[in-house]
Amino acid sequence: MLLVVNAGSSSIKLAVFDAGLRAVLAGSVTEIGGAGRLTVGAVAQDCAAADHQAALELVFKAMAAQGVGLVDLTAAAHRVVHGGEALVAPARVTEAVIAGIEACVPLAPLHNPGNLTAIRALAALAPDLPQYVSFDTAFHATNPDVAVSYALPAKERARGLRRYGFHGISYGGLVQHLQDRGALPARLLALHLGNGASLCAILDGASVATTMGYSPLDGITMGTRTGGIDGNAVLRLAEVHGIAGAGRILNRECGLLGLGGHSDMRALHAAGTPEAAFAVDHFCYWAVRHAGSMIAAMGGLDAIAFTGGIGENDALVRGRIVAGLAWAGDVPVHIVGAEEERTIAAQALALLRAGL
Ligand SMILES: Nc1ncnc2c1ncn2[C@@H]1O[C@H](COP(=O)(O)OP(=O)(O)O)[C@@H](O)[C@H]1O
Ligand SMILES: CC(=O)OP(=O)(O)O
Ligand SMILES: [Mg+2]
Repeated sequence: MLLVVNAGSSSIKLAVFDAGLRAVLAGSVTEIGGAGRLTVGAVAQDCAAADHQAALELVFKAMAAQGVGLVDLTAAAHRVVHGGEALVAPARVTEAVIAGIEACVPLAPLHNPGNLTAIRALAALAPDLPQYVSFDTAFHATNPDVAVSYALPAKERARGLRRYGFHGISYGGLVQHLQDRGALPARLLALHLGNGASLCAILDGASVATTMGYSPLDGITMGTRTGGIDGNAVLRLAEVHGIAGAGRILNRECGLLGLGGHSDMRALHAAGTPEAAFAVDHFCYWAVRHAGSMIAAMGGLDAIAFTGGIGENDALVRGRIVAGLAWAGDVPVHIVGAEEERTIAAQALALLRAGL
């Protein structure tokens, strides 16, 4: 059996698959460091997990009680958000891979630290278990140079300052899903709308443009992230609040939360205030504006696919975005479950079977 770990900044999601990629058991701990909630299979309870290691230990104990122990696992695989320029394919975890993920911490401050903690915690709990990683950046390695380059002098670009793009594990799974059903068109606009949100132009199954950039901050309005903002406005924030303060504001206090008082789309719909309505308007408006850019990058549009918590569940938001794209023609609209865990499991199994 294979364990998949998707560690976020404050939560950790686990899924166990058998060798045929059938889901065996799933679990999660939310609000690590606070009033946590542990869910494993059908059992849910409050829990106190001070950090990711404690959270993992709690999940493993609960999983063992439901018949899946650490000793039953043949491997573990992790979602890693930022792989930078060097890590563009799924890989077995080695010291060098860990160092590569560590080097990308400043580029994905909300995500990479949690990913690393989970890898290290699992190595401490099960030292002999082979571990694999899949990168959210990898799917966008096919973007052309013009799309990924910031117009900076060569010396500054040499620091790795370029667009990378994220949610690639989700987009890769979505492409596979449509391909398996004979429904993958030449020019697909994909929208991953969750807490983090991005759009991707997928031409013949490969990413040619995406809205996130150097970090998962750019692009459309998100739960707590600004989305696109002028660099000079960032400098002004840094002047007023210092660099760490500006980073905290841009990543954690903006977006739907900053505009509407809630980071969660369901809470915004329920709030019924003018501010909440404006936050939803902002989200939909910028999704449509950026969709236009994605459609231009692939020279037209043959189908739209929605995924992520909002993309899968929120018919109102989907309807507004589709209506805003009526000018691009009447195209099929797909709703696809974000199967990040299954995609990661498939990638790790392929490496395992190849003896890597
Ligand atoms: N039934 C629903 N209707 C509207 N929004 C929903 C629904 N279910 C989940 N969401 C929204 O999805 C977002 C979380 O998406 P998700 O993909 O789970 O996030 P994460 O990026 O943390 O994995 C939240 O804004 C939440 O309100
Ligand atoms: C990359 C990213 O934004 O991930 P998430 O949507 O899980 O926050
Ligand atoms: Mg997500």
